[in-house]
Amino acid sequence: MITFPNAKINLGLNITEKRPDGYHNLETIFYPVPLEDALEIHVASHTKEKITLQQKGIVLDGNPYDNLVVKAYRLLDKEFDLPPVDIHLYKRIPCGAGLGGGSSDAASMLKLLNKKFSLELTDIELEKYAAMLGADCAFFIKNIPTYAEGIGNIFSPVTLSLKGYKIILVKPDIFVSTREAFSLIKPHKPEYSLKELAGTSVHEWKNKMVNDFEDSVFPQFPIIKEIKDELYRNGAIYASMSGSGSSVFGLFAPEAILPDINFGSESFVFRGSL
Ligand SMILES: C[C@@](CO)(OP(=O)(O)O)[C@H](O)COP(=O)(O)OP(=O)(O)OC[C@H]1O[C@@H](n2ccc(N)nc2=O)[C@H](O)[C@@H]1O
Ligand SMILES: Nc1ncnc2c1ncn2[C@@H]1O[C@H](COP(=O)(O)OP(=O)(O)O)[C@@H](O)[C@H]1O
Repeated sequence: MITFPNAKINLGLNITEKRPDGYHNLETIFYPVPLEDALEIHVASHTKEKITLQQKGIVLDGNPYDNLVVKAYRLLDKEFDLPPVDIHLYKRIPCGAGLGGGSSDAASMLKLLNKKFSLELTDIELEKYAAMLGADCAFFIKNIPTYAEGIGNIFSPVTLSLKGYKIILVKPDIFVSTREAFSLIKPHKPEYSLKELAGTSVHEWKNKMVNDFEDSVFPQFPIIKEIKDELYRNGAIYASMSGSGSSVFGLFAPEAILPDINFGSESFVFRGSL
């Protein structure tokens, strides 16, 4: 059984408050993007191991068995004593990019196991398991445009559709530490309500729908701001960094022919339609 976990972007990201536990309250809109990994599972018949993992594509640092797809399997295995599986994961979504690739893989693994082994878990139950694996992981269970608040884990739906809009997504060869990016931020109430902006045309968003991480990340890595400026210079209706970076996206009109911009050989570039 195979599935294709997709990335997300953040439309607006307001960091409103530092909490006594050191985390931050925020509000954002998660929006699915058709940049995909591939994740396949088979029942393993000739092995004593419960899991084997073969990972290709983008190379991930660290121990392969710390992969979030393995953590997702272990979480359900504890409850349901699952049959052993061979996992094949092909990574195309850049890591540490603010694109939620790891969380998406984990949520897809929960959904695959639910289907393959007829566990009969509802979306609400799957979301509870997903939330144990990462703050934005639960979003990928329903995988629809979602307004998130709290530490990024309290969801409500938004009636916002960018269907047909074109997107250029650029990930420069820069690693941004989410923890450090948070530590450099002074939380504040947003100037414009994100929920209200989400109900307006994309043409209204420039300079109003903001990602607060840009204030702390752009001075440290001016090249990320240059990418955003370049997207606007080339006709983007709206452009922003996603999450805590370092990827930046530009939204273009459905009828636009996407410009051929050279972001350098070190950058990952995705061009597509929403
Ligand atoms: C800010 C977002 C928005 O999408 O960034 P991206 O991951 O997409 O870039 C996410 O909420 C990121 O959530 P997540 O990626 O799960 O962050 P974690 O690894 O749990 O947290 C890394 C560190 O960031 C800080 N942190 C995280 C979330 C939060 N609401 N407040 C925080 O202060 C904490 O110091 C934490 O130790
Ligand atoms: N399946 C996975 N895909 C990507 N990263 C993973 C995965 N499993 C664990 N990780 C770890 O999670 C970290 C964050 O990855 P990712 O979710 O892609 O970040 P972000 O949400 O910032 O885009 C990576 O540095 C990596 O070590």
